[in-house]
Amino acid sequence: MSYGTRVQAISQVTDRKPLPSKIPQRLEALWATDVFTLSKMQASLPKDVFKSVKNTILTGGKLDVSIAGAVAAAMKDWATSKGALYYAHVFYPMTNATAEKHDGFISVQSDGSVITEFAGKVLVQGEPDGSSFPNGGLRSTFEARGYTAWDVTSPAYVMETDNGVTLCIPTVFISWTGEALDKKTPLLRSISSMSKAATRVLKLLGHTEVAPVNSSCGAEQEYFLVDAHFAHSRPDLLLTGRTLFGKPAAKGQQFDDHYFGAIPERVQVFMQEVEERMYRLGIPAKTRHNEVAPGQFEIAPFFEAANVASDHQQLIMTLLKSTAKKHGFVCLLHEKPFAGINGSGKHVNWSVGNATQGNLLDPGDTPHANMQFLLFCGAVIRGVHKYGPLLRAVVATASNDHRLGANEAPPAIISVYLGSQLEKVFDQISQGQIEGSDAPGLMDLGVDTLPVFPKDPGDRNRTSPFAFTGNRFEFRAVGSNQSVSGPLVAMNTILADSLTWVADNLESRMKAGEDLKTAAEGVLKEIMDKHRNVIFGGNGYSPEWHKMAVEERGLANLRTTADALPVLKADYIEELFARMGVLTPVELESRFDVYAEQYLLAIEVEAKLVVSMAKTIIYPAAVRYLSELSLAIANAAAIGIEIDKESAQTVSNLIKLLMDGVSKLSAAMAKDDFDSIEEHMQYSAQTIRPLMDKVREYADTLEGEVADNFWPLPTYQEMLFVK
Ligand SMILES: NC(=O)CC[C@H](N)C(=O)O
Repeated sequence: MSYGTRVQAISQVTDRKPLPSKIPQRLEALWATDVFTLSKMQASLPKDVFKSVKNTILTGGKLDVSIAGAVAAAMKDWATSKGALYYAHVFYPMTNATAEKHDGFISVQSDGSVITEFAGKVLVQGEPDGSSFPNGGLRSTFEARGYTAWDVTSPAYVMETDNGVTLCIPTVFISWTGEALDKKTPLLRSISSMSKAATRVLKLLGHTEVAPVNSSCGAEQEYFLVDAHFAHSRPDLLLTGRTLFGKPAAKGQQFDDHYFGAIPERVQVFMQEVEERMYRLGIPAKTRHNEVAPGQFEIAPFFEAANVASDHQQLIMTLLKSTAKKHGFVCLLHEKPFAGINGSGKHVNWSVGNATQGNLLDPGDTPHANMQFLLFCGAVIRGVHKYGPLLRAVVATASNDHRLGANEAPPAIISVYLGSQLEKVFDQISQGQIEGSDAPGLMDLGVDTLPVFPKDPGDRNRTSPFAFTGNRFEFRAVGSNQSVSGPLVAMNTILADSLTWVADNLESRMKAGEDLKTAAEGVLKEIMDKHRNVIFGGNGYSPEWHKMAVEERGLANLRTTADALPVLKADYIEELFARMGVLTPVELESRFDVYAEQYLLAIEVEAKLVVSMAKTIIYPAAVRYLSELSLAIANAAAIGIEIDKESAQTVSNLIKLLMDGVSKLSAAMAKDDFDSIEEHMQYSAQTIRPLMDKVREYADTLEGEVADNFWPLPTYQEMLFVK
């Protein structure tokens, strides 16, 4: 790291040309070519086997293991025809990452020859090591066995890279003792728990035919692209994914000129490659655009069933990172790579529905008359109010803490935004009299040639963590680097709990003689009486709201991960997950342990790096500059000219403050006698983080004082604007 490498990086970046853009094939020709789809199964499997697999996939029936052999053989034939020599059980440990263990199809015969083989039992079950992944004490090194098991509901696919082709089979990951060690198992459990409760409510509402209910997820992935020449000259980007130092450039995002602007050529070629790979993998890429911050972009697929969407989301993150590399970028998925400008979220659009009743969160044109919608929406409101702290806990990471509460990311207080039309309907429910709802309305633009167009019944609110957006909720607090599973598990589980309560309540009211309409209105009124405090349509950033939310409405404001994660240990949360059959107390506790540990490690790595970058990169640059200044002052004095010493004095003072800050931080980091992991987390949040911020403050001020040709690190201006 030196000024020389910085200048070299700038010229290398300026000389870059976009990779040649390929004319993509027609979508229909690309779509799902790398997926072992139902139609490929139908073409290659005996009729009865296909029927059985299809039944499991579409209606959630139990997998008949006896058919696994036939499916495995067909899968292998298809994968080897595409060039695969290996297969991998792909699973999702508690790290937010994707894990895969590759095994060859090779089978050595007694005469020394080889054939390819893929037996049913290895499709259904694999056995990686259960102790080498974070498991929160569920497994030790001396009790390592873990299993992966085929999740038939998420299709197998081949992953083709420049390095070869691998058949990938989505699986759950459990320990030898049967506990979930991954993110998929609880997601599948939460879907079936929610489906049971939703079915009860739908049956009480008079539906005789009710297909299994699933949740859907459409996740908007935000990300930054930084040229690899810059990123690789920044140890902080390399190791932590964010800039630990860096003075904001004179220009940031204040002109709002990047959002939805023309996509830079190099970026568009990159995006097209990502999308082509997504289409081949059957991932419905739908939206792409420049995001608000310079260098920031978004990709959003069309919604899909939650489990498949969650697996696809993991693939999207992998594709973004690997494709960026080919195009000379580093893709940053960190929630706040650059201070002072927008961070990156992954807003999760979530709804529930089934094949017989459709989207259960669609209000239609007359929401006040749509009792089914009102009950499902009311159940969500009740759940978010009762379990708001859980929703905060499932988005709690060291990196997301930097993002929440500013720049269009919601604050840590969990509230629900309904939009004006629905808010009025729920107000009427509170008052015990449902009268009607505002018509969506038309908008006349006052231009003769433009048609009058229909207006949505509610506005959008960027400061709300949980916003109704017409036919679904958008959980905006989720961070860009996270797996969407945790948030989906929480939403499905709290809805399962609420719908169970709705069903119980409806049943007992109807037993007591109320007709369905009166009973449903009674249930809704009860929901509003107890839970209306969570509904908020105003400015989520305003200090008045923060005060009112906590003091008058009793909502929690869990500012940091250290405050939020312990919610996972609360009795009422443990009881919720156990009662809904989603996580046992032991599994839940292991999650707390894993996430707490990750929080501590993230801050520890950052703190160590702050110390080493300050000492070995920033201090030497500042001292060198000071020495040049001093020399100039001395030389000038020798010929009788006086140069103002103020600049040298400032730099010298800052150097001292910087190094004092580093000493304080180093001393604080030495502490290791904590009574509990909770205490340790609080210490990291309350003591270590502010000390890191102090060091940064002095370093960033120095960056504004030291001559540019002494500064060794690529600057914000360069990373965000040199293209
Ligand atoms: N335009 C937007 O919705 C910006 C969202 C913002 N980047 C976030 O952190 O969530």
